[in-house]
Amino acid sequence: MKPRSTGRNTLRRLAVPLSEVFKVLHLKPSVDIMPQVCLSDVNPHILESTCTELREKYGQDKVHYQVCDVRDDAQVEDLFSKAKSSFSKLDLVVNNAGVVDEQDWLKCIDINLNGVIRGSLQGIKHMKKENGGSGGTIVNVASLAGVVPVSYSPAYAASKHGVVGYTRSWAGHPDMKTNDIRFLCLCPAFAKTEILKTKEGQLLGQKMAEEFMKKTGVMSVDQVTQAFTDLIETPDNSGSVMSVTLQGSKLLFQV
Ligand SMILES: NC(=O)C1=CN([C@@H]2O[C@H](COP(=O)(O)OP(=O)(O)OC[C@H]3O[C@@H](n4cnc5c(N)ncnc54)[C@H](O)[C@@H]3O)[C@@H](O)[C@H]2O)C=CC1
Ligand SMILES: CCCCC/C=C\C=C\C(=O)C/C=C\C/C=C\CCCC(=O)O
Repeated sequence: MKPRSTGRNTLRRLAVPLSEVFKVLHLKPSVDIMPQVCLSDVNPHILESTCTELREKYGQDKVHYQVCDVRDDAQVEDLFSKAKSSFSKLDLVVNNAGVVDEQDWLKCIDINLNGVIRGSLQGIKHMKKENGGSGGTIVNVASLAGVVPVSYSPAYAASKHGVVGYTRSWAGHPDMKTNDIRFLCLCPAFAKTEILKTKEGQLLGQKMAEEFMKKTGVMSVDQVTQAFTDLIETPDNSGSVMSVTLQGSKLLFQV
């Protein structure tokens, strides 16, 4: 079964109900299936409490987790090789970690852009046929800040522009077609999550940010999760970059 050509079947090979996986990623599913998942975050408390809850509900074997700092090559490599050996193959990788920090902008770039690159390269490696994989889907979470200028957080915007360009570039690579590896990118506007509690010192102008937010509005997580689900359920759409705003979802690029 080829994930990119079968639409909904893409999800059938995953192993815990996506509703639960997506809750953690602030995402929401439209199908009820039982994928096996490996969740990861740099924060062990968030990770452990979520996974304990999921394991009680779906069984120990369905939910794997591993603390990982996406800034660390060795940790990312180890995460993927453990996931691959537990599951035997990877069908879906979601590179979702992100922060806003204009003060420590190197950290911001290292998490938001380099972290996505590290996760994508590992995803490609393990999905490639020559390494025993059989293709799959890699979703990189960017932001609307990846396609419009954002004056209160230029480094964040640069990192997210990078994610959009990186994702589109891989999508057009002939090896991805040969290996049935699909690259997708999601660009949400403001959504009600912890990141909106970013401290004043990490922004270049709290007031400016508040004004942007007031003008643009804040979406529910459900709206973003629905867009995510639509994106991954659409067949043959590698290279798609989708924006999500209060007005709805829009396909910005198709490679
Ligand atoms: N909520 C929003 O308004 C929007 C969020 N996004 C993006 O969505 C993604 C998810 O963010 P949210 O759920 O909104 O915020 P969040 O703050 O709830 O989630 C971000 C997660 O990334 C983790 N993280 C931070 N540094 C890490 C590292 N070095 N290694 C591994 N994990 C790390 C955090 O512990 C946290 O759990 C981010 O990439 C963010 O930039 C994009 C557009 C809008
Ligand atoms: C007041 C505190 C704000 C903190 C902001 C923190 C995180 C934001 C993350 C985002 O990715 C926000 C997403 C989109 C913003 C980018 C552009 C909005 C402008 C839209 C427009 O041009 O109309």
